[in-house]
Amino acid sequence: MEISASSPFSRAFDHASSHIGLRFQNPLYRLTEVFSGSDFRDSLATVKQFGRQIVSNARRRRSRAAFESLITDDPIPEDAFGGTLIDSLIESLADPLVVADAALNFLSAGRDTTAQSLTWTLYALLRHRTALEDLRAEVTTKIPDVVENDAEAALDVASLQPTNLPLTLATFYEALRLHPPVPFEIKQTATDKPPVTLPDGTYLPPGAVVVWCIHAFNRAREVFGDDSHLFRPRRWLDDDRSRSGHNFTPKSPFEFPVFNGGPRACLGKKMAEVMAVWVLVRICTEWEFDEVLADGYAATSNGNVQKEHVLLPDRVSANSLTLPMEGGLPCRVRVRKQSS
Ligand code: HEM
Repeated sequence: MEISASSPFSRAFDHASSHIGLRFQNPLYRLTEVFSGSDFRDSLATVKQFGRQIVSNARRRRSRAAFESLITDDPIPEDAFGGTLIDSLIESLADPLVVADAALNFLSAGRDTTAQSLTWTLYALLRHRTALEDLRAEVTTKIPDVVENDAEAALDVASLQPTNLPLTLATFYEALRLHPPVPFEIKQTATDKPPVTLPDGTYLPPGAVVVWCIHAFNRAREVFGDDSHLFRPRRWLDDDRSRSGHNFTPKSPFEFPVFNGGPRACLGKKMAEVMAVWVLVRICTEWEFDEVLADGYAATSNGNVQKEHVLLPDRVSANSLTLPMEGGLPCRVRVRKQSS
């Protein structure tokens, strides 16, 4: 099923996420929502209905394939019953409502997180032109084909692997560090299991709620040094001086928990990395972007945005469960000349 930004599902999903985000600022939300929560309840109903629609479409497709095979006596085509995530969910979960919830879980886990992280990456590149040129230089060296400016050209998938483009991956990680799509995490200890003691000796009784702020973790000077507030993709490479031959050096998920760690770590981490690298390679080599700036501000050649020496404030996130950029990232886009 296609989902556009203006579809009823997208609008309901965005509204519900924003509303749940606001609950963290309203300890009386259970009470206030009795009177003011009807829009939220409508949004939830739309989202759940979309989940049921995904499942019923998939089940209809599978039944049609089985029926056609029965009346034509042809074997069921190999791809009719499998290959997609929704097929696997249908095969492994009996209850269609649970399948719908699982499908929505995947959709919500992977949709906004990836899109928002790409918005922040592009924003960082627009404000740090040197990092953008570095990224383009890596792509030009590693995948000369992409520079032919032929959007239809089939690219060698192996050359697009994040391991082949360490600086591009590092650029994505640096944006994830400064703008983690899941900015804080909440976990609760089980009430039917023994109490938990954290490695530092903190005792957590059954039912205790722990909240930690990934946004703050990622700016810790103890981990990332005194320049932890700066956008510097090369901090993720093992050789800061060399422009070639460097490797991407990941951090332990417990030091950099952007994708969470342990048994409930993100299942889509690799997929997000691959998608991000592919998108960055394509858009940064084919297009030139300029941020649409407030009146009177202008971008300098190094990407700084200023008005009579006053820097434009950083863009901020909107209220939500994840980290959307408030107002999106309005840009002017033009095809990039290959000589540039
Ligand atoms: C930059 C992109 C992404 C980030 C930063 C991210 C981050 C996270 C985080 C922090 C969690 C743990 C949430 C929690 O336990 O409270 C998580 C869980 C999860 N993510 Fe991602 N995610 C990303 C992309 C994706 C994609 C593309 C998919 C798949 C399509 C995906 C699927 C999942 C699933 C299924 C879980 C639940 C795992 C479980 O509970 O066992 N994620 N993700």
